[in-house]
Amino acid sequence: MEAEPGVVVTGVSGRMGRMLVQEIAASDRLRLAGALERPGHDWIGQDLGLMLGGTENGVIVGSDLGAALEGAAAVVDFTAPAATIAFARAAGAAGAVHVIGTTGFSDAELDELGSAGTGSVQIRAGNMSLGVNLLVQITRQVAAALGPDWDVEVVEAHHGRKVDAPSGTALMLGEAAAEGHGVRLSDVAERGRDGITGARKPGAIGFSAIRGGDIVGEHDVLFAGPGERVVLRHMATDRGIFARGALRAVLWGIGKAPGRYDMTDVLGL
Ligand SMILES: NC(=O)C1=CN([C@@H]2O[C@H](COP(=O)(O)OP(=O)(O)OC[C@H]3O[C@@H](n4cnc5c(N)ncnc54)[C@H](OP(=O)(O)O)[C@@H]3O)[C@@H](O)[C@H]2O)C=CC1
Ligand SMILES: O=C(O)C1=N[C@H](C(=O)O)C[C@H](O)C1
Repeated sequence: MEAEPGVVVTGVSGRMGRMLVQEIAASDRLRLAGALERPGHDWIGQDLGLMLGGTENGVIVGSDLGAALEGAAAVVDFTAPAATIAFARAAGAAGAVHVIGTTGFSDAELDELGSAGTGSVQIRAGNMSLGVNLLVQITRQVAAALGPDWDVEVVEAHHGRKVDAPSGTALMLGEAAAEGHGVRLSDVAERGRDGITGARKPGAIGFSAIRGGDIVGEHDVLFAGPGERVVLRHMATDRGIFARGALRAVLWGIGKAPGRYDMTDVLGL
């Protein structure tokens, strides 16, 4: 009988890294084939099971993705933009599936990420949950139906350790609203308002970010029209939704032609 496809998890000591290890352990379709941390990290060379506070599991934490992919079909990567670009090169060289949850890329970094990953099946989304990816489709439809006379504001809330704003999800929702309006988000986005901002520009798509405590991730898309408002909302209460979405992407990606994909492809939305 053939073994289940192997998956390497990057940033394994992080919030999502730990969650991915749990979800892979619970899966009967995938196995953990490697665990990575940044060079110099305390966990390098140690048994992952012990580092996570449990018993030995025989997976030794490393920092070399190329080596780890010799025994794996896929890498799931929730780290930071510079690290993800470096991992994309290794995934491309190995022809592996690279599932990317990392957010906070600049436009230039996104271009670099795409070319670095040539040869891999690169699946990237600022949010891997079914609910958010469905909300993206609904947001596009509602924006198109209401038109730009209804002001669009995306409001997001996350835990205090999050380092990027607006969140990747907020940007996905903003892009969807812009598509519904038939405009480019970069032409209409209003971010980081402070001081005497002047009146809201017609057709603008605004972003606000709340940071605090242990909020997993909450997103509202507010459509404010004359005399009424429509609010679309997603609330994440468990990071497992992101990890399970990422593993679904791994299973979908195995055997696909190299190229760039997102969760719309994976979920068939
Ligand atoms: N798409 C989605 O569905 C979701 C996306 N995210 C995104 O995933 C990313 C990670 O989130 P989260 O787990 O909460 O963050 P954490 O800070 O908890 O974890 C990030 C991990 O990546 C590691 N890391 C950073 N740089 C490198 C590197 N160069 N090489 C190897 N490892 C590295 C960090 O190590 P160190 O501590 O040493 O820096 C840490 O272990 C963020 O961009 C977040 O927005 C999060 C949830 C869902
Ligand atoms: O950093 C997080 O935690 C999250 N990041 C993603 C984002 O930037 O949207 C997804 C989720 O909201 C949690």
